Amino acid sequence: MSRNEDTPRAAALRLLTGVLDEGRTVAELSGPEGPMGVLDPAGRARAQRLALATLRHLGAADAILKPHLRKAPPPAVRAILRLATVEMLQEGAAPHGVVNAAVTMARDGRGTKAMAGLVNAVLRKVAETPQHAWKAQGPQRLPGWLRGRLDSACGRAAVTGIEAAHAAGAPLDLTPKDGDAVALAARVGGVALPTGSVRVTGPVQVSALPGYEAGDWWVQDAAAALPAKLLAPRPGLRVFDLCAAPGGKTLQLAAAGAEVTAVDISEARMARVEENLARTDLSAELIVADVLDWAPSTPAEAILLDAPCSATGTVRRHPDLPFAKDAAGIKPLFELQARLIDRALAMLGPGGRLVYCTCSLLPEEGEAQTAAALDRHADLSAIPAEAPWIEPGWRTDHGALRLRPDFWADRGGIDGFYIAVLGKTG
Ligand SMILES: C[S@@+](CC[C@H](N)C(=O)[O-])C[C@H]1O[C@@H](n2cnc3c(N)ncnc32)[C@H](O)[C@@H]1O
Repeated sequence: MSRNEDTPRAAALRLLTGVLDEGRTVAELSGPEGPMGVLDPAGRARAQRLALATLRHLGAADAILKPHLRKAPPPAVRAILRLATVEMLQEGAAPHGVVNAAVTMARDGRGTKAMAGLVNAVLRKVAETPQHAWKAQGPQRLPGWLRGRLDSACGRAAVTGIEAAHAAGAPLDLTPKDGDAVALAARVGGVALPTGSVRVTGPVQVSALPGYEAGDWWVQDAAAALPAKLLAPRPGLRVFDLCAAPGGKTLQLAAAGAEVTAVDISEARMARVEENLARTDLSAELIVADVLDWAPSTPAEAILLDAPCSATGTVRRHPDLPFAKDAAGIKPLFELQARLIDRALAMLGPGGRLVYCTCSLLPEEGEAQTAAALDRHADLSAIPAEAPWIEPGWRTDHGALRLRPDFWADRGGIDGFYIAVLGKTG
């Protein structure tokens, strides 16, 4: 019998407080020493799902809890109440078990013991909430630091659409190794998207899908698959994949037959590129290095730079990000992105192409980076992105693409991304 603090619910609670009180991401909290370290894979999946659902519906949970609380409870108690509210009203868990577990967590918790009675009383009332009242709660609002920025970048209507897309979550997208999305869709029971990805909806165990063991596909959001496509890799093309881990784009480039050198600063993350290449039986040269210091012996014909960024385009999958990050934390990335672009251009041969991308919604990490790079480098030009699947609303200045989570709403959305194709003359 596991101890109470070893249950998925207790782990979910610690994930929640880790994000909200300590500003850490779920990914940062997912190591062996983290709250989920003692759980089996199914328990980890459950803990993570519950914590992420709570973050996705935090505002709704607070609105439901408010009338039942005379004053704001201490953060540790509030976390227990929020988690249980979402588990009952969003996840549809049986109230009896949820309330009992929440009361036990309160009794066992440091500083929450005296409030176990309040937790019990409040959650019993929350359990009576009709589904229509829960459903009537609007989507989770982005925190002010991000909402304000997006308001100025794309307007209030777009922000509302983005928040609705965040609340809806994200489907599972796969990239077929052989490029045959129609065949893969039939095999896994998914839908072939116009961009060449395959979308699978509903709960699914990734490793149980046909073709996983054989490495016939890999998980990659439909937007994240576009930069490598726009690089137009071909057999023998000498490509540097800079900031490559965990390697979704490396796999695409290698599958197209390009001669890929993948560089990433993180040894641990590069180990995942190695695993992914092994599973898919693809090859690339892997180099663990800081791109700012790495000096290749010969220049590349094409470079893909997927720069570290705020990842604000991936909130559908990572609802913890807006809570764990803030404006001050991401600002240093803007300068790093500019330096990485300059460094990439120094490694690019004459006539070569640089695809610069970020999974960010912020213009500072996308449109503004391209504009500034064009100003800094007289030998750089913008090449309008060309592909039959590009929709007119995706295009931005310089022929680059701006993807937002509220796009493709009828298809299940798409991650936010910025992708620019740049050419070096000379
Ligand atoms: C957005 S992720 C890349 C995702 C990857 N391209 C893919 O498709 O799977 C950014 C990566 O940049 C790496 N990184 C950050 N700073 C770096 C630097 N100075 N040099 C090399 N890699 C860096 C991080 O370790 C991280 O793996």
